[in-house]
Amino acid sequence: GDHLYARDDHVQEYMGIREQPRVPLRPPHRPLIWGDLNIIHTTDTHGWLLGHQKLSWAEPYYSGDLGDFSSFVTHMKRIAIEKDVDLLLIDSGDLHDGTGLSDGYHGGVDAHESNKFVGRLPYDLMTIGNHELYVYADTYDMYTNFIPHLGGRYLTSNVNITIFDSDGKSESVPVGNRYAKFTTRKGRRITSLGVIFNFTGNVANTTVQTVHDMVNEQWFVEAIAEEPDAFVLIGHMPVSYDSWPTVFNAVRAVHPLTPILIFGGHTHIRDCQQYDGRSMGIESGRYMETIGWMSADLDAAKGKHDNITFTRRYLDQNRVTYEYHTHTSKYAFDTINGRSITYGLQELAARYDLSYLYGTAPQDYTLSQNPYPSNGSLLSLFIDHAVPYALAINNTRDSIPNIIIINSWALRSDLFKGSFTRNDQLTVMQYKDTFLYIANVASGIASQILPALNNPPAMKQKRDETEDELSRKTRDGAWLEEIDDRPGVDRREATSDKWTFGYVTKDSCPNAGHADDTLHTALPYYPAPYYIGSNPPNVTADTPVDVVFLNYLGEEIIPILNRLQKNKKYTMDDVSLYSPMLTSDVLGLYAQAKWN
Ligand SMILES: Nc1ccn([C@@H]2O[C@H](COP(=O)(O)O)[C@@H](O)[C@H]2O)c(=O)n1
Repeated sequence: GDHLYARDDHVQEYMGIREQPRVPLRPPHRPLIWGDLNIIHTTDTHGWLLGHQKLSWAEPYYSGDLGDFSSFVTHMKRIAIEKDVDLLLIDSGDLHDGTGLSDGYHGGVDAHESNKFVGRLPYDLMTIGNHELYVYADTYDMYTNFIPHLGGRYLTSNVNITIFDSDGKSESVPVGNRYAKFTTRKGRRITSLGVIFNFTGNVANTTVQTVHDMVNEQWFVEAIAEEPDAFVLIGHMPVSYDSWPTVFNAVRAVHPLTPILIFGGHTHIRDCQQYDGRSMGIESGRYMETIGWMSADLDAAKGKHDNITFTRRYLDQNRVTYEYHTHTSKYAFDTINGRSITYGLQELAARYDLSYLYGTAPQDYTLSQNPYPSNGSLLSLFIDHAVPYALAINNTRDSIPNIIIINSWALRSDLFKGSFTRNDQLTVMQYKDTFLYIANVASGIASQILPALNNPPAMKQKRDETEDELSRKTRDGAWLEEIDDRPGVDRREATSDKWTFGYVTKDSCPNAGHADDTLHTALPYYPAPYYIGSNPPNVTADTPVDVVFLNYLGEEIIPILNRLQKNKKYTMDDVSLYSPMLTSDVLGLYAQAKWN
């Protein structure tokens, strides 16, 4: 029902259509290679449905929006029909926690409204992410309002929700479907699963089964018993250094030659793994920056033992990319459904008052393009300036010296020079976490907590993180440093061609370094510690101070405090609310006071 239409300039002006992109962008450097089974993949979109609207590089390369993406998918489906091949659309979870569109609601449920727009895309398969599992109301909303529209193709092979009937009787049921078997337009029989990594931070009344236990379930054994033409396995699980081999090996043990295509997520990176010559797994970045592409020549490999020819590509999410690959002009690109999604999202942004201005940021503050600590570091701005300012407001404990500790991953995206709006506040820090404290800790002990938290053996005790996730945190830094093969210092200043900045990916599949669709110069990258803290107060070692920390860190602080001193056995009873302020409010308060 999605009709294409051409526009002329007059119509464009009349309809108030925005001119996108607002700055010239490099186009892709070569056409996509199609196979007989092709997949467009999104993951970890985190509510970035209006795309990236800032002009600091490399943001314009991600300036497409969900409406543009919808138009792209419609054109690609048409091209697939013309080529007489299959094209599937897949998402690997984490739809929200990331922008005002998904998290700027007034008293509603996170992502309830934004997901209605996602639901207008013709997804063939979707799965659940950890962000759909932090708050029961969010999971329940997915279960009741979103998943039913997917017609059995929203897969949660190892995730259950507990639901209650009107008598309060409870039942634990899969959030979506455990698996799906379907036939493509070209008659290919597909078996699919939807798997999340061994996540342990899920809210009460949801359960995540370990991947190892899942593959030993009777339903799993039965689901994979019959041989399809291909297994299309999706999951909110990284394709490297995680549990995909557990699933892969379980399938391979039964079907030594059946093609296996894997679509992962969670680590926010562009990545690829081949588990053997007849399989490939990709991960397609984050925040509507990257659209993943995989193609496979299945017919040529049918009934043979040869390796399958796969291709993969990481597309920058913008209209230049979309028009290039669909051979359309900016006048013929938009579809009615695409335009209507864009307008609907803009209307939602207006309804949520997302352009409400807190102040004007004097410069860019980045998470990893500047070292921490430094003047350009968002982590420094937040922990050294914004949090101490915001926590001091109307706080009776303000006169007592304190040490504030947060997890740096609570900050989610860079803060750019110029207007700092309600939407910017929520893109940088959308979690509604609270600040807790433990009183009367000797300063000499309190100042040892942060180094102890950042020390790897202590990190292993983290309550709701698996070893897998911990190792990825360390690895992510190493991985990004590895791809960042140019000298880090002042790279942004050193080149006048800032418009070339963007992702430079070296993944682990054949022709590593050739999977980015648009050629870029890598952005500078500096790793930061997982935990960061405010500057310790200038007091003697025995001065009592408040240890202030995010509720997300919860019980992690207690065992460390008990290891560092033996005078008192701390428990959660020693923890109190430090301020009614939420983390998502900090930067707005700071900007209002300092950037006007
Ligand atoms: N209430 C919360 C929830 C999560 N976090 C942080 O986010 C990280 C998970 O995000 P991914 O996109 O990597 O899935 C988690 O490790 C926490 O650092 C938080 O701060 N508050």
